[in-house]
Amino acid sequence: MQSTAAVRVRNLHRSFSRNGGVLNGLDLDIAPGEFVALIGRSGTGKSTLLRALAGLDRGVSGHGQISVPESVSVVFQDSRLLPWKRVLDNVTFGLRAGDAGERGRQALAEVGLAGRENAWPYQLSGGEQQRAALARSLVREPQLLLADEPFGALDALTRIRMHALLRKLCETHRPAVLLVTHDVDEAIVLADRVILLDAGVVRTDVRVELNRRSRSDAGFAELRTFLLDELGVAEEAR
Ligand SMILES: Nc1ncnc2c1ncn2[C@@H]1O[C@H](COP(=O)(O)OP(=O)(O)OP(=O)(O)O)[C@@H](O)[C@H]1O
Repeated sequence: MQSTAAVRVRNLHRSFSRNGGVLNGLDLDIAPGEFVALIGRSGTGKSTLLRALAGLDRGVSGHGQISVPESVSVVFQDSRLLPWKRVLDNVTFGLRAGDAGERGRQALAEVGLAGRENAWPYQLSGGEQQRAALARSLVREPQLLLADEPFGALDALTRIRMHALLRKLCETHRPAVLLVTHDVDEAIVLADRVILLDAGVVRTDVRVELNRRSRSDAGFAELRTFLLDELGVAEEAR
């Protein structure tokens, strides 16, 4: 039977040593256009899973089935812009289409960087660099966007702006998304589903069904408390 999921993972195992696995038989489906946030305590294998989906873990031992779309983009905590290329050239790097420049300009405009095409990466703020990284991903129209704490290094205000931007971009381009985050609020604000990794498997999988994604909303607070409990965060630490 043909799978209709954008991502389908079955019985995924990964380990870095003989002393136990990081991923221990993980199953996961992500539907086309679905936004999934991945949370979990430090060292539970979130980045390992993301790298496996990105095909960036060759040489790591393990087995299991992974099916992802043809077109996958990855965004990391640091922008990974090439310092010797101007912003537009970073965004279009590797694109062969004749209209790459035009598409790159359009993507930069979408992320609020119109006019900065000829800047060098060092001339951009941290938030602007992440915007450029998003433009570089989205110009490729990926069917799957993998994001590993893309806003982790940004200040709180910039992060809130980036949340709004990412939501808008996802509504326009509709990629399936897997976002690794430590921030439970970020997960609830952005995702259709939040999954929690523990001991190398998905322990919790909840759908975010809120009318308002506002921290002041009672449903938001309830889901936040539930997820923090699942993460084992003590009451006094909240
Ligand atoms: N290249 C590697 N070589 C050896 N061990 C590794 C390697 N990469 C990750 N690990 C180990 O695998 C485990 C899972 O790491 P991973 O980075 O996937 O966790 P994570 O959930 O993303 O953690 P964090 O939230 O702290 O970023 C950790 O115990 C880590 O030490």
